[in-house]
Amino acid sequence: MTNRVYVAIDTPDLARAKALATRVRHHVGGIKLGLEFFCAHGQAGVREMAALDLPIFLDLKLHDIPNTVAKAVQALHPLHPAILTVHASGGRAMLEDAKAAAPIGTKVVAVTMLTSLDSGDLAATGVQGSAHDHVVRLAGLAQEAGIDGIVCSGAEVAAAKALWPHGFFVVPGVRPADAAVGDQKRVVTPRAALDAGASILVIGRPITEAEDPDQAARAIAATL
Ligand SMILES: O=c1ccn([C@@H]2O[C@H](COP(=O)(O)O)[C@@H](O)[C@H]2O)c(=O)[nH]1
Repeated sequence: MTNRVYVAIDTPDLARAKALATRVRHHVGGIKLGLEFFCAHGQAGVREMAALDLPIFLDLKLHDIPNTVAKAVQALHPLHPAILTVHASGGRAMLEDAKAAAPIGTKVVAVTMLTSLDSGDLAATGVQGSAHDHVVRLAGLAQEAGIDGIVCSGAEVAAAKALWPHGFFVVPGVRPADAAVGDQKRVVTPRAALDAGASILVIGRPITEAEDPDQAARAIAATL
């Protein structure tokens, strides 16, 4: 089976990004590039990372009116990312237009509720109820909009998959049992996330901030 770990390369330093990805490339299944990297290096930087010959997950979490998001997705066509994120709370029309604008072969997935949030944070934004219910509600919206899947924590993926058996489920907030949680609030172990139904795992700091990133990636792969 192919390796289902995408390593989150979160740095504005292109040389460090390339060095990290080169070190771990044989023990991960893809590279996830997010806002920190994209704001610093844009499409040229993504192309340099794509030269490492691993699938690229472009985690830009687009969130705007439908027309603006669709135009942004069109502007990303030359990169042909394997996976691209938008925010589910942008609404159904935005999700539909993002998918329609994406290149064939790019999976468009919607972030439901950031893994750095809990139900207390939800309440502070005026949303009552549990993280679980919020994620399941937004998973239904994403499914109806015809996109490919969602981003959620490992704690909700089983419920989302029950609702959407053929969805594509991206799970960040993944931590080996002994790893520092940092700013993540809804965390699960890599094994638990896969057992619950994750399609891919996103893992950053437990690999990139390890003394030996190569060994850390290998150790995680061994538990899967
Ligand atoms: O809900 C979400 C959506 C995206 N992310 C991204 O995943 C990685 C996680 O990095 P770690 O170092 O393993 O915490 C990071 O790039 C986030 O932007 C997320 O964590 N949660």
